[in-house]
Amino acid sequence: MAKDSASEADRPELRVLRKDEWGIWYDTLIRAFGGVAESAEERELWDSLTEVDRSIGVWEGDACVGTAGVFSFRLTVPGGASVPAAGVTMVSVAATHRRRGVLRSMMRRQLDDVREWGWPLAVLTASEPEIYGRFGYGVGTFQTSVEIDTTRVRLSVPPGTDDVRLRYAVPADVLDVCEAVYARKVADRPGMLARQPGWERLGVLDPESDRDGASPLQCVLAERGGEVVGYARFHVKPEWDGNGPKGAVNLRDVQALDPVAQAALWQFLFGIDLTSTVTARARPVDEAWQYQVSDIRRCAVRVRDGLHVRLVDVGAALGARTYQAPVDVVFEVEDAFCPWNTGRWRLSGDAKGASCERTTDAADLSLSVRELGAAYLGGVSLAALGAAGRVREVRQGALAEASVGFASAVAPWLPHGF
Ligand SMILES: CC(=O)SCCNC(=O)CCNC(=O)[C@H](O)C(C)(C)COP(=O)(O)OP(=O)(O)OC[C@H]1O[C@@H](n2cnc3c(N)ncnc32)[C@H](O)[C@@H]1OP(=O)(O)O
Repeated sequence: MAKDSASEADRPELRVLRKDEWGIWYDTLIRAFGGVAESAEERELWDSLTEVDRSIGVWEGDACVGTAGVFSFRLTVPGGASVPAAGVTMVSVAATHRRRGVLRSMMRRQLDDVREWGWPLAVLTASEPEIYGRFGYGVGTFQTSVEIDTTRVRLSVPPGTDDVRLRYAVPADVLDVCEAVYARKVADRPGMLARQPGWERLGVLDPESDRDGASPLQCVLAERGGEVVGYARFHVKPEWDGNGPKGAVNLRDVQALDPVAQAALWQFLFGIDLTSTVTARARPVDEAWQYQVSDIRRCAVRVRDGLHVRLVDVGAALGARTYQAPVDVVFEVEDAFCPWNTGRWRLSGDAKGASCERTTDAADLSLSVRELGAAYLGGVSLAALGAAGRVREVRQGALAEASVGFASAVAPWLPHGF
């Protein structure tokens, strides 16, 4: 990381962040992302959410030249367990110090720390997907963005949808009931994050500077039998041309406890008067509305990477999830950045539980920790990685066996950025 010509005193120093340094540290991060100031509300939120004891900075004298943070998350894995995971965040290096190994030094420190804390996983969302594979992260979830032409696309909803009552509410006033709905959904889908107090505010953060002409955040609750069974948060962006109205509904979040409530909320979003488009970003790839529409092509679905997953402790991570069909395979794992994972591991498990221990038995499959990260949440098939030359089958049949076992019936999905 240090420049060859630098004296000892000039060498950048990597250390744990202090609370009183947060402002300089955060300004370094913002500048690395272009330097456009955030709203006071957003800055205050990230200040309160930053876990300084788990964050690191690289300093040259008083100047901060590198930043990286960790949130202490719990991540749902296949089978529904909630597993400690380091949410790697706020990574930046000053442009004056780029490509000298500052990021590499921070990744080294972080993954050593995460191992010491005893957490089996690290996860992140990447500004650019190319950055993190070299540190053992694989793309474990995908997500869709959509732009639905609601003048042409009709939604067929299941029976009972009309029994769901919808009502507007002020988003901040119903934060607790919405959060309760979210909390009941967390175990249902791999990739979901159990939210700690404070994180619910992210869902209603609504700086005017981010609205781009759209309304303040709106919220509609779905109720049945007096109980809140779902909610949608969205903005409406009015627009008119010579032919009349062509506004857009920009969906921020929708959660519901059952498919009927979910359909009722989507039906509502499709039908708001004076609008002709519904846009949404970062939705699950298997979300039900896609199978209820009359014309999927006019929904302009695009897929991109979501959560990048790194197994910090291969044995603990693979043993923490379940497998939808029985698996008994020996993995030969290569992990150049975290060599404590390198070697052979026997995974034995089924839908009830699993164990993954070191072994001297012959390998069935050979792969790098990055592929294990990609396949871990059940959204990327080991067989597909095999077809791409990223997994080598040593024992015939082992790839199919492991692929079926690893798959998740529900696509993994990260509910929000961090
Ligand atoms: C989880 C998050 O927070 S994602 C946010 C990441 N931050 C940003 O995108 C902000 C703008 N960019 C930056 O701050 C910096 O350019 C960083 C953090 C991406 C990279 O920092 P640097 O200190 O320049 O990286 P470093 O010199 O340690 O490079 C390590 C390796 O990654 C590679 N690398 C670094 N950045 C990139 C990139 N953007 N794309 C592709 N490869 C990259 C380097 O070439 C090097 O490769 P090598 O191992 O083959 O030698």
